Amino acid sequence: MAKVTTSSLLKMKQEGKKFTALTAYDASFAGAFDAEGIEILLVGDSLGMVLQGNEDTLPVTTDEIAYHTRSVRRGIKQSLLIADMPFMSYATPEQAMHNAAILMQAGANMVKLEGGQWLLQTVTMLTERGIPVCAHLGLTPQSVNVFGGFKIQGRDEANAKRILEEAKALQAAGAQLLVLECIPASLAKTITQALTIPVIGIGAGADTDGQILVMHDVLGISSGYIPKFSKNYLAQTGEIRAAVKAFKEEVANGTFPGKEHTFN
Ligand SMILES: Nc1nc(=O)c2c([nH]1)NC[C@@H]1CN(c3ccc(C(=O)N[C@@H](CCC(=O)O)C(=O)O)cc3)CN21
Ligand SMILES: CC(C)C(=O)C(=O)O
Ligand SMILES: [Mg+2]
Repeated sequence: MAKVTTSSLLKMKQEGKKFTALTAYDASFAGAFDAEGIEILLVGDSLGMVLQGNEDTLPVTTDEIAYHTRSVRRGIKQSLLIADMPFMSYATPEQAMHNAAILMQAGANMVKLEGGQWLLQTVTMLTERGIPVCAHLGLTPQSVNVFGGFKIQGRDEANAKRILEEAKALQAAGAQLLVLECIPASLAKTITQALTIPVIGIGAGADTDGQILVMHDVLGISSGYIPKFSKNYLAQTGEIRAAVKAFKEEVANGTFPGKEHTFN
């Protein structure tokens, strides 16, 4: 596999080839995922939950994401490396530019931000200054206290329409990738077809251009509850590299996510 770039992902979308993404937080797992051809590795703020044991992602800091980004970078040969911007690290465009620079200098190829309309100017400013942006809509976990829990988004007509319009506006503002989390499959399909940029789904059905899961869920070691949209691939394979290979294969051939992993 050659180096993964935003252009190679765009080409995969255009050719109808599904790509695979996983979270990674250290060099060893990143090296294994990269060697299995996982196109995108995300240093997710989910680390606040799966590494640190918090109940949500809000306690995570930019320095913590930067620390893990440096480690993951050392494990990568080809995968595209995205770093999550933590809660309140991009509340203003100025804060976003300052903190995104820290993550890019730690080795990220792109930063990911949660939000829609309010982020448009920030997305444009980052992109114009050389920082590629992945947008994130739907169940944006940093807003868990506004949502009143980790709840599916976009089930009613008004919110579905708003999410679609925000996706189009983020693309127009310069976003080069989009994550859709926990929305009905039909809405995710509509958005994926409406956009030219690649769309990555998690709990968003089978019709997005790529799929992402939290590595701990794929390897069956999440503390406590595994979300309905995730799948433990270690159970069926018994070996980490084989589990990652199986996840990539099932995404590529369209068998993951199945109906049991999908919201209507
Ligand atoms: N281990 C892990 N996996 C994840 O996918 C994940 C994290 N951690 N941490 C950050 C966010 C939080 N995420 C979550 C967490 C819980 C649900 C959840 O409980 N979902 C319910 C749906 C609730 C409803 O019906 O509205 C489910 O049944 O899956 C969803 C996303 C996704 N991300
Ligand atoms: C679940 C993915 C999309 C994420 O944002 C994270 O791991 O933090
Ligand atoms: Mg995140």
